[in-house]
Amino acid sequence: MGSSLRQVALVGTAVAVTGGVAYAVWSYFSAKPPAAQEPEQLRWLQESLGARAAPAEQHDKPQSKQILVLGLDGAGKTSVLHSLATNQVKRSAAPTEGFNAVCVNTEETKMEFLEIGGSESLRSYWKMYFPRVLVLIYVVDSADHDRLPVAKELLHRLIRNDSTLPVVVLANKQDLEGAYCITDIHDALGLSEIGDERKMFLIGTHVAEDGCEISSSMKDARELIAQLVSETQ
Ligand SMILES: Nc1nc2c(ncn2[C@@H]2O[C@H](COP(=O)(O)OP(=O)(O)OP(=O)(O)O)[C@@H](O)[C@H]2O)c(=O)[nH]1
Ligand SMILES: [Mg+2]
Repeated sequence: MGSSLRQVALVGTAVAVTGGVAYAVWSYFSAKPPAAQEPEQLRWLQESLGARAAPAEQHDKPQSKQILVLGLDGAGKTSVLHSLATNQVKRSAAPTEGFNAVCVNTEETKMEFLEIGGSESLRSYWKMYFPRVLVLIYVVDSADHDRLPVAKELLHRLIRNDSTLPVVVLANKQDLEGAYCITDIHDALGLSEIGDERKMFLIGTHVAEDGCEISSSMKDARELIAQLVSETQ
């Protein structure tokens, strides 16, 4: 495994646990592709994504921390976000036709996750929001062996021009029998080819049974993301 990769197990002690995680706000909605949004929704999206690019003095309120969630269609992005927000496994039943915004408040930080659907027609929008976020979460279906090369290509293309953006790769669907293990996912995505300058993590996740409490790896992922955004902003 490349030196740029830090397994979440090693991160356990470094991550400041946020104590009782409180979800004071959980907003979730699904919408049409950004180009088809009402002006009000588009404005919200642009403002909400503006923090990384805009100078701090332009904002009188503390900005929330934006996290972009990308990955191929069906990888499990929406399911992971639902589950992170509610602390309970909740699998998505429908593909995202535009974007989903999910806010998760912990005691220490307010995080805004923005998922853009992974279908081919939506991938052209990924790059549009990419430069303005603090952390990229990239979700892959660990059992979808055939499409891992495409997932790799898209990931490498996305981060090519930003050598410092932290990236958390979630190797999802680890519950499936044919799922590649973390080492195989690491190799299939060519993570060792990605520069050492950025913080890069690879975590195995699954969103298996509806209604159960989320797994410890999902909790680790949430703590790690909270830690990364607090370090980055
Ligand atoms: N077995 C298993 N199924 C999962 C897991 N995560 C998601 N799924 C299922 O995979 C399918 C796709 O999940 P979504 O969360 O909609 O995937 P997505 O990445 O948001 O897809 P798009 O919105 O189309 O880009 C759904 O049927 C989910 O129930 C998982 O960890 N294990
Ligand atoms: Mg989705």
